[in-house]
Amino acid sequence: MKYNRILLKLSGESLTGEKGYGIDEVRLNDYARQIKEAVQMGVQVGIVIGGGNIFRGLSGSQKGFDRVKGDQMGMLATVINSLALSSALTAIGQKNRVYTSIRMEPVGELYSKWKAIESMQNGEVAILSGGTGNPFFTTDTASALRGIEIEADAMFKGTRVDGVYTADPEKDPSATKFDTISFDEVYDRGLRVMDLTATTMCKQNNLPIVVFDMDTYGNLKKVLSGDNIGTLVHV
Ligand SMILES: Nc1ncnc2c1ncn2[C@@H]1O[C@H](COP(=O)(O)OP(=O)(O)OP(=O)(O)O)[C@@H](O)[C@H]1O
Ligand SMILES: O=c1ccn([C@@H]2O[C@H](COP(=O)(O)O)[C@@H](O)[C@H]2O)c(=O)[nH]1
Repeated sequence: MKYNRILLKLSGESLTGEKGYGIDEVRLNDYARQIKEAVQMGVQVGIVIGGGNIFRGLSGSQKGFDRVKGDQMGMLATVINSLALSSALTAIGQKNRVYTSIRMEPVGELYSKWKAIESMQNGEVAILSGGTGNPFFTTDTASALRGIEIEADAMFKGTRVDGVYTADPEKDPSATKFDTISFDEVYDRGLRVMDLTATTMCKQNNLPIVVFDMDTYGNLKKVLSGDNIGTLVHV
């Protein structure tokens, strides 16, 4: 097995599923089942989930919200999504624990690298909520940070596109997909599948990224089994 421990980044926006807003229980349960399968394969799983289905500070500030308060709302949105995922995992018998970047017991335990690693070693999924705890960041950057901290073998960016393309595939239908691409080429081509802060942290700390479509059931297992269905971003 190539991966002993992964940091799985889940898209908040994808959680809306067919609904267009909030949390679609079908999508949530799909994610939970895929994550349970990964643990059953012997992989230690840490998870960061976005909040874009509920609130983003940047969009809020364009509507007149204070940016810092808006970002705090966004970070709380990731806690809501994390609790939903925790509930779905528990319902199918998958042990898990929610950690928060900001103290808010009994909602979750205050995050520490050591507690999160211990959880994963005990077969629990560690759900790392609340982003970095700081405004002006994204959950992609939180994933890079936590992935490096927990010494993950890779960051798995499970999103709604099936890899990194020569251009945004949702805007340019002629874009073509990379099987692998180096961090330097991502910069040189100006590709924005993740924000630059997150990309730079991964590059500097030698954390490879696998971008894949998490919204198709079974894909997480396929990527972990070595199937070439996404894009590997490497140093
Ligand atoms: N070169 C590219 N290759 C692939 N996707 C790209 C590229 N450029 C832009 N994108 C866009 O990036 C998006 C995925 O990243 P993004 O972090 O914005 O969303 P997300 O994974 O849904 O996360 P969240 O909702 O948590 O913020 C895709 O939906 C795609 O449209
Ligand atoms: O470290 C962080 C992480 C997130 N935020 C805020 O939360 C929202 C939701 O996260 P997405 O990555 O966009 O899904 C984000 O837009 C920020 O407003 C943050 O401030 N700090």
